[in-house]
Amino acid sequence: MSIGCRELRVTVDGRALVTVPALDIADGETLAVLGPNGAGKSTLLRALGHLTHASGTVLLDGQPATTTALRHAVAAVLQRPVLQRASVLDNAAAGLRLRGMGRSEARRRAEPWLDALGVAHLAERHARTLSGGEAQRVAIARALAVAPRVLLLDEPFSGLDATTRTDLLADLRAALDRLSAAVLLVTHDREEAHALAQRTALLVSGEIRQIGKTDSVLDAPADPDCANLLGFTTHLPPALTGRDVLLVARPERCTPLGDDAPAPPDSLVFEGVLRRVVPLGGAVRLDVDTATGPAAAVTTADVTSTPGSRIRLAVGFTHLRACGP
Ligand SMILES: Nc1ncnc2c1ncn2[C@@H]1O[C@H](COP(=O)(O)OP(=O)(O)OP(=O)(O)O)[C@@H](O)[C@H]1O
Repeated sequence: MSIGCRELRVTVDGRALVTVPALDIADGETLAVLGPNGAGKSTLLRALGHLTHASGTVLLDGQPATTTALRHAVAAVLQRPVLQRASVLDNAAAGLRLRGMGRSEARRRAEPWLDALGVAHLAERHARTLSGGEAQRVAIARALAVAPRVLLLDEPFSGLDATTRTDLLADLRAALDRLSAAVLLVTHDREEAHALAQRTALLVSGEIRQIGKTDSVLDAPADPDCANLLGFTTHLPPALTGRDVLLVARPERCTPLGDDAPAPPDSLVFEGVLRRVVPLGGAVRLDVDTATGPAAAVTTADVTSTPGSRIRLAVGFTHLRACGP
């Protein structure tokens, strides 16, 4: 089943939190909505699920959806999962029970999803004794067990350690492949979008600024806000480069040049004043003030420059992206 919306708008006290003229997620497709804190990601997700008041229309398979139809079609995993005072298996079965299924059948159907999410061994544990990561897995199993036609995931991996997150991403990708659902994944993490979503939308200040295939969107920001969101935080405007368009680059692609070092071939060289050196563990980030604004470079090389001194940075042409106004 597909889900979409037209002229969706959430306002609070006359202030628009989210304005989306049109959005569609196809059956079997995962769309990531990537945005900074406060961009309106959760608000958009809740509006699509009729979990918050919005003007406009939510569509299921292209037709205006009633709240009842959405309740049947949609399962949601919200940022902080709430589990009942019951066993893990009963929690995983809770969505099916809500839809009227008997306890033993619901438990039988839910069990494979605990297995798929790697928590089958915890089935008889009391849910309130789980770690945060385990609880997230159970909440996802609970949502998947109802075989939802639409799945709304609101930062389901927040608060998990890196290894747990990587494992859960892989388990979830495999689990989603077993369902045919339209999936909306809200995240502020590019890796999650990359691992799970065929398409990605960038949400800034409540508006979708860019949408397309995940790989293309993540590598080609459409405007300076999108560039920052995607990690292209070094902005090189025409006044600095002499080019006719803003160029952006990831700090990891910018390298400091020694005093007398020649410019590397096929690269753009720019200079500024070193503001500070930020240790990153195994590397350092050099924050530099150019004539047109801040820039940064990340390097594992020894840095002899001190704050206040002039420094030259180079970035290969292949790592520069042209970016709209
Ligand atoms: N009920 C409300 N009343 C007033 N403002 C609200 C309400 N709900 C959300 N907001 C504001 O709307 C904006 C968007 O909130 P939302 O939770 O959708 O952002 P988000 O992109 O999910 O952020 P985060 O990544 O921090 O979770 C924020 O500025 C938030 O403070």
